[in-house]
Parts: sequence; structure tokens; C-alpha cells
Amino acid sequence: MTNKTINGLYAITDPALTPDERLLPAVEAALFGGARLLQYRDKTASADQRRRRASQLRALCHEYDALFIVNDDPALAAEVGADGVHIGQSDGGIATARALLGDNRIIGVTCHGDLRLARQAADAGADYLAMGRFFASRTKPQAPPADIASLKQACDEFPLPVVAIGGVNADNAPLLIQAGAASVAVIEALFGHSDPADIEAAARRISDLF
Ligand SMILES: Cc1ncc(COP(=O)(O)OP(=O)(O)O)c(N)n1
Ligand SMILES: Cc1nc(C(=O)O)sc1CCOP(=O)(O)O
Ligand SMILES: [Mg+2]
Repeated sequence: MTNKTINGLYAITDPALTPDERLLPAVEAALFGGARLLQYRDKTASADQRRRRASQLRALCHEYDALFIVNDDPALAAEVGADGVHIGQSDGGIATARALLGDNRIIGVTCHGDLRLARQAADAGADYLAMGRFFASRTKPQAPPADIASLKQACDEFPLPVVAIGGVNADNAPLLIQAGAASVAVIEALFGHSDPADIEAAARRISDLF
């Protein structure tokens, strides 16, 4: 059974920053630096490539006792035995994901900065709420902005872990953690580095904030 504890650094892969040949060493460096969750997020690879990479990443995460989450695709998450899935507002509902994954897997849901979406997700059985984007993001510049007041309110109102995302780095993460975020999700501040030693150092700086 999956231990659903959502806490600490949540690393997310990116096909441009973590291309195939760098994916496993980059992710291993983030895990070695303390990442507690890893999300495979890739909207460009073929179905076969996604299946193969997801299986490899699941095995690697479990070597480090970290949770492995698949973005967007509950069927792939179920197929490779991931610990869970992350879904956005246009990725199919929580009920569909739950039917595929069962009660012991994690379902995380994007709620932007909108407490109404957070309430809906909590009522529908989400395991964590993701809020953002809190800072400028080169990875997803068009993500709707969210403010720290809405993060604080969500952390106070819902008995669920809240993950903060969007332009997060070691310098601004303390603001989110002080507001109550259980976890911060990070792409560029980790995987924007090409040297695994730099990825590990960046992961450790953020992990040590928790
Ligand atoms: C932890 C986390 N939070 C938010 C997102 C964004 O999900 P979504 O809105 O579905 O956008 P895409 O990532 O699919 O572009 C996420 N993936 N992870
Ligand atoms: C995938 C994603 N979703 C966001 C949201 O606000 O929902 S922001 C974002 C990109 C996060 O990457 P970086 O750490 O490089 O800014
Ligand atoms: Mg999505």
C-alpha cells in the first residue's frame, strides 16, 4: 500500500530540460538531494516512450523511498504501478482517476488560486491540492497566477496537504512553506542545471527548508 505522505520537495521532469539521455541521472540527483516526490510530466513522447520512462522512473523513485506520480494520465499511472497521478482541470475528473487507481493511490489536483476549485477537489476525494503559479515561470508562463493569501486560506481550510508550484526556488520557497505549503513543486530551479551535482545541490537547498 502506498504511504500517501505528501511533504517536502516535489520534483517534476520536463522534456526540454530532462531529455531522454539526461532523464535518469537528473532525477537520481534530485532524489539524492532529498526530493520526496517525483512527477513524470511529458506531453511530447510517444505512448511507448512514456510507458518505458515511467517504469524506469518508478523503479528509481522507489530505490529512494520517494513517491512516483504521473502527470495527466491515470491509465498510465495504473499500468506502471505509480504511486499516483496529477490531474488538472482539463485532465478528466477525480472519479475517473479513482476508478482506475483505487483508494490507495494518490490523486493530486490543480486548483490554481481558486478556493472554490480546492473545495470541489477536496469534496471529490483529492489527496493533495496544488496551487499556483506563485512566481513567474519560464516552464509554464501562461499558468494563471495565484497569491499567497489564497495559499494560506487553503492551508487553513482544508485537511489536505497543499503543494505550491510555479517559479519556485530555494530563495522564494520559504514564503510558501511559511504560508503552510506541505510541499513545493519545482522544475526549472532543479532541472535547469545540466550537471547532476548542481541538481543535487539545488534539491538539497530546497529540501533543507522543510
Ligand atoms: C504538482 C503540480 N501542480 C500543478 C500542475 C499543473 O497541472 P495542470 O494544470 O494539469 O497542467 P500541466 O502540468 O498538465 O501542464 C502539475 N503538473 N503538478
Ligand atoms: C506545470 C506547472 N503548473 C503550474 C500551475 O500553476 O499550475 S506552474 C507550472 C510550471 C512549474 O515549473 P517551474 O518550476 O519551472 O516554474
Ligand atoms: Mg495536466
